[in-house]
Amino acid sequence: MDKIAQAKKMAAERAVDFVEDGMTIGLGTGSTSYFAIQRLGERVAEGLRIRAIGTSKRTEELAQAVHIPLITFSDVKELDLAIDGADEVAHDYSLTKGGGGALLREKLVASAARRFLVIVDHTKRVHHLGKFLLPVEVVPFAWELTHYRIEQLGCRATRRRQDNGEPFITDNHNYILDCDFGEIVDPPLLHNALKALPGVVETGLFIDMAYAVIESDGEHVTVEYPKS
Ligand SMILES: O=C(CO)[C@H](O)[C@H](O)COP(=O)(O)O
Repeated sequence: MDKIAQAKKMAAERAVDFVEDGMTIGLGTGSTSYFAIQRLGERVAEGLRIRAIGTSKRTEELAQAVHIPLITFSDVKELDLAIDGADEVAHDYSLTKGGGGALLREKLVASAARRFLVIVDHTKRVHHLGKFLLPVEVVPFAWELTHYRIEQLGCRATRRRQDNGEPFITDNHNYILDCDFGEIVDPPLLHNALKALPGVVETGLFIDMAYAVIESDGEHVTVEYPKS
């Protein structure tokens, strides 16, 4: 396992230490969350009783494969904990998410969690967000108009494609526009401007949501609590 994968695994496994018997858990999407799901599966095999909601179809499949019981928001309206990765973590703990295209479900799940644990390797830390293109989920109808209006806000936006060249379609049957705004110095301002556009479903900006940021460089793990 390379150093970055080791860092992701260490951060993910530290997050799973927060999980207690009887909890309801939001399960993130991506290569870091993968390690959390695997570790949770081990603990479930040892007798831990949890129920979980996945943030993507891929995550639901991974959870089912390791026998984590899945529920839906018809069963609960609040989760004890959500564990998820991020594409960037800024100095003010705002996040960019959606590299895996799951940002809408990820935001819904994180917003329902009493504590949202962000798990990252050290390469995800930045001063200001923006090196990673900002994913914005848009409805397919009139996406060209939404694309135009988003670019009018001052970015270059590209509709995400799959490896085979077809448009990437989210689990919610929408498109993703990857937006290059350069350095994002005021994430709430940008998020609000994007959300004001008809056709924008959600942005990959996660602001004031993290309860803890758990980071590893493959050797050490640190846990920071932004809200304390
Ligand atoms: O937001 C996400 C998926 O939509 C992921 O959490 C984010 O892309 C980080 O992924 P990884 O853990 O693979 O680096």
